Amino acid sequence: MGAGASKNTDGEFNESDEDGQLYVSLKMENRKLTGELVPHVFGSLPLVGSWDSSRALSMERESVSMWELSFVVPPNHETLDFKFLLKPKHSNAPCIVEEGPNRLLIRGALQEDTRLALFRLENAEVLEYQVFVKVDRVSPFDLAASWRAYQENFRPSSVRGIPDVSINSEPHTGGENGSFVGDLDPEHYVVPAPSTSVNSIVYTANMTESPRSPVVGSGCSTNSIRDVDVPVDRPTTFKGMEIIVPDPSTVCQGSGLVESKSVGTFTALQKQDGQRGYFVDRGVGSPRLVKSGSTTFTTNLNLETDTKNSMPAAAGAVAAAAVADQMLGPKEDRHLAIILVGLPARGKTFTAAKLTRYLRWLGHETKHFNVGKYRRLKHGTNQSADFFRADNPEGMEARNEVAALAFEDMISWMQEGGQVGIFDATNSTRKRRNMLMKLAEGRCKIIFLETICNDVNIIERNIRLKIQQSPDYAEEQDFEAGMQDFKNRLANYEKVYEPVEEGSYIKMIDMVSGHGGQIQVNNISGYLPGRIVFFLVNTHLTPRPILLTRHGESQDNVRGRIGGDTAVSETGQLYAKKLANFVGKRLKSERAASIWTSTLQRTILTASPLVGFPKIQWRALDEINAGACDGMTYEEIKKNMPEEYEARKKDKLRYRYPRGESYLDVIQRLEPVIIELERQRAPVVVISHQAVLRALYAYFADRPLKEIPHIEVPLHTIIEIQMGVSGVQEKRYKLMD
Ligand SMILES: Nc1ncnc2c1ncn2[C@@H]1O[C@H](COP(=O)(O)OP(=O)(O)O)[C@@H](O)[C@H]1O
Ligand SMILES: O=P(O)(O)OC[C@H]1O[C@@](CO)(OP(=O)(O)O)[C@@H](O)[C@@H]1O
Repeated sequence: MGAGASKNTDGEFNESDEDGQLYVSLKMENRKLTGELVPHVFGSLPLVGSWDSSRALSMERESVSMWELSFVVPPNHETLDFKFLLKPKHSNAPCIVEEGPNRLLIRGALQEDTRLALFRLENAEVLEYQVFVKVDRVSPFDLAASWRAYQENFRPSSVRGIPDVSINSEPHTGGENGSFVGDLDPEHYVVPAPSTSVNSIVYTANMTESPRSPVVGSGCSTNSIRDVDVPVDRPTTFKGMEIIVPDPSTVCQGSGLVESKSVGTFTALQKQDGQRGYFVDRGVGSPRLVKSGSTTFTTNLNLETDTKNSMPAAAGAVAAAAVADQMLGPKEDRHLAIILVGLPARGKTFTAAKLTRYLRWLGHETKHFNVGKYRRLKHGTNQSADFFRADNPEGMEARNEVAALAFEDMISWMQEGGQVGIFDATNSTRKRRNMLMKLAEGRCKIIFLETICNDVNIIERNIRLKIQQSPDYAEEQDFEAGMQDFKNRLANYEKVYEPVEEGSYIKMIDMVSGHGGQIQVNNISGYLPGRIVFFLVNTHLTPRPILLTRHGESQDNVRGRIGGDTAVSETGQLYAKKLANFVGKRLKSERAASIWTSTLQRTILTASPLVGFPKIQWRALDEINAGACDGMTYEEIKKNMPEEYEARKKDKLRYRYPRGESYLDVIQRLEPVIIELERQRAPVVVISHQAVLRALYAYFADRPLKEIPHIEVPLHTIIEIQMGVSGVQEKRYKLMD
C-alpha cells in the first residue's frame, strides 16, 4: 500500500496532509525466542481492544524472529495510547504486559520513541524485544485500493482495521450469554411494531391525494378540456443527453463502498452566524431570510400552520436551493410538476410514491395526485377495458375530465405553498400532454417522467400485482378474467401510445433490476431536477432486507449523558453478541450483506462480534452532534442552559445545538446514506444512533418531518425494513428486555 504523505522533520504531519488517515505499522523482533509467546497490541482505541487485553490484536509472524501488525487509525481518533503484550500460545496463563509507560502516538508522531519493549516473566526473567514503529499518512484512494485487492483476491487485507472498510473473517465462537439457546429461530424475537410504524406500505393509488374539488357527478367544464389542442412548445435549444446505467457487477467493486460521506451543511451556515448577511442561523436548522438589499423578506417557519409561501422545513442544500428559487427564479419555477408517462403496469404509481416519500423527507412540500383515484370516485371502480378505448368518445371525455380535475387540484395546492406535485396517470398521448402543458402555463414548471419496461416477465408480474392490489379489480372474483380485462385495457393504450419527445423529460428504461437499464434525460437543469434524476438512477426493485439497530447500551447511556464516545456497557456487550448471533442466522445465506456503523466506538464495538461481513464506517451515521451540550445530561442542560433546553423543547426538529447540529442537519447529511441504501442490492445492517435512526426510519416509514425527533427507536431492538416489489414492510425483533 502506498503512502499518501509522510512525516516532516518534527515528526508531525503537515496541515495539507489532513485528508489522509494514519497507517501504523508495528514490528517487534527477538532473535532468541521460539514463538511460544505471541506478541499482541492493545490500547485506547476499540480497534486495539479499548485496553481490554482479551481483545488485544495479535501480531503476525513476518519471519522467524519478527512479528508485525498494521492498522489504520480512524480519523477522529488520532491520539492513540498503546502497549505491547505477550500471550502464551498454548496455555491459559495470564498475558504479560510490557513494562513502563504507555506508548503515545499523537497525530502520527510517537511521543517517546522507545526502541525496546521489556517483559517481566513470573520467574523475574526479563524478555527484550526490539521495536520498530512506522507511521504514514494514507490517502483514501489507497484504502480503497486495499479494499479492492481484498475483493479481487477474496482474502483479508493485511492491514487491520481499515477504518472505512474492514472484514473480520474468523469464526465467531459466541459466548454463553450471547448465544441463542439451542437452535432458536430469529422469529422468536419478533415483537409487534408500534401502531405508527411502517408495518406495510404498498405503493398503490389509494395512498395518494384525495380530491379537493367535488368530483362526484360534477366537475369542470368538459368542453374546455375536450377542445384543448395546444401546439407543442419545442425547446429552442435541445439539451439531450443519455446516461447509460452500467451493470454494477461490471464496475470496479468497492469504489462505492468505501465512500464515507459527511455532508456538513451546518458549518457554512454557522460561519455566517453573527455576520451581516442573508441568513440568521440561531437555534434552528432552516435559515431565516432577513435581508436582501432594501427588501425585507420574512419566511414562516411554523410547520403546523399556514404553509403559504413558507420555506421548506429543511437545512443545508435544500434550504439554499429554495431560497435561490424564491429570490431569483421565475414565479412558475417555484413549483414543479413531475408528470408520469407510461403504459399501465409500468411502475408509474410505485415510482411516484417513492419519489414523493424521498422529496418529502428531504424537506420539499410534495404531493402525489393519482388520476385513477379521481376516475374511480367519479365513474366507479368497475369500468371494463372498453372504457379505455381511444375510439370511445365518452370514455375519452371522462378520462380527460378527471385528469384536468386532478391537475387543477394540484395547481391550487401549489398556489397555497406546495412545491412539487407528482401527477400520476398514463398521459400516454401527445394530445393529453399538450392539455396538461396548457393547464400548467405560467403556473408551474413541468418535467415528464416516463417509465418504460421491455421485459415481458416483469410486465406479467406487474399485471398480476395489479389484479391483486388495484381497487379496479377488488370486486372481480375470477382472477383470470381480471387478467384478461387488464390485458385488453393495456392493448387499448398500446394502440395510441406516443413516447415522450417533447419538453423536459426523464425516461427510465428497464431500470427495475438495479443492474443495466438506461436513464435518458432531456433539458433538465436545476437543483431539484438534478436530485430527482440522481435518486431515480439509484433505485431498483431487488427485494432485500435493511436491518436498523442502535448500538448496544453505552456507558454514557447508563449515566444519562448525551453524545460522547464511550464504549458499550456490559449489557451493551451482551447485545453485541446477541446481535451477531441474530444477524448470522437471519442473513446466513446472504454472503454479500454488509455492516455499516458510525465512526463512534459504541457502534463499532457493537459490530465487532459480527464476523464474515464487510464493515463500513460512515461519518454520516454519527449521532446528532450535541455541540456545547455534548456529554451533559438533559437535567444539566435544563439547569445550566435553560434557554437552550426550552428552545429545543419547542422545536426539536429545527433546534440546532450551539456549535452542533439540528435534526434537519442530520437529515441532510444522511441523504447519501439513503441513496446508497436504495442502490444496494444485498442486505445491509445499519448500526447507528437514536437521532440518526429516527431520520433513516422516517424515510422508509414515510413519516412527516415534524414527527422525526419523537419516533421511538429503543435500544436492543432490530427494525427490519423489507424492500420489495410492492413497497416496504417492517418487522421488529427485540433481543433483550
Ligand atoms: N420502473 C419500473 N418498471 C417496471 N415495473 C416497475 C417499475 N417500478 C415499479 N415497478 C413494478 O410495477 C408494479 C406495478 O406498478 P404500478 O406503479 O401500479 O404501475 P402503473 O402505475 O404504471 O400502472 C409495482 O408493484 C412494481 O413492482
Ligand atoms: O434528540 P434526542 O431525543 O435528544 O436523542 C438523541 C440522543 O440520543 C442519544 C442517547 O441519549 O443517542 P445514542 O445513545 O443512541 O447515541 C444521545 O447521544 C443523543 O444526543
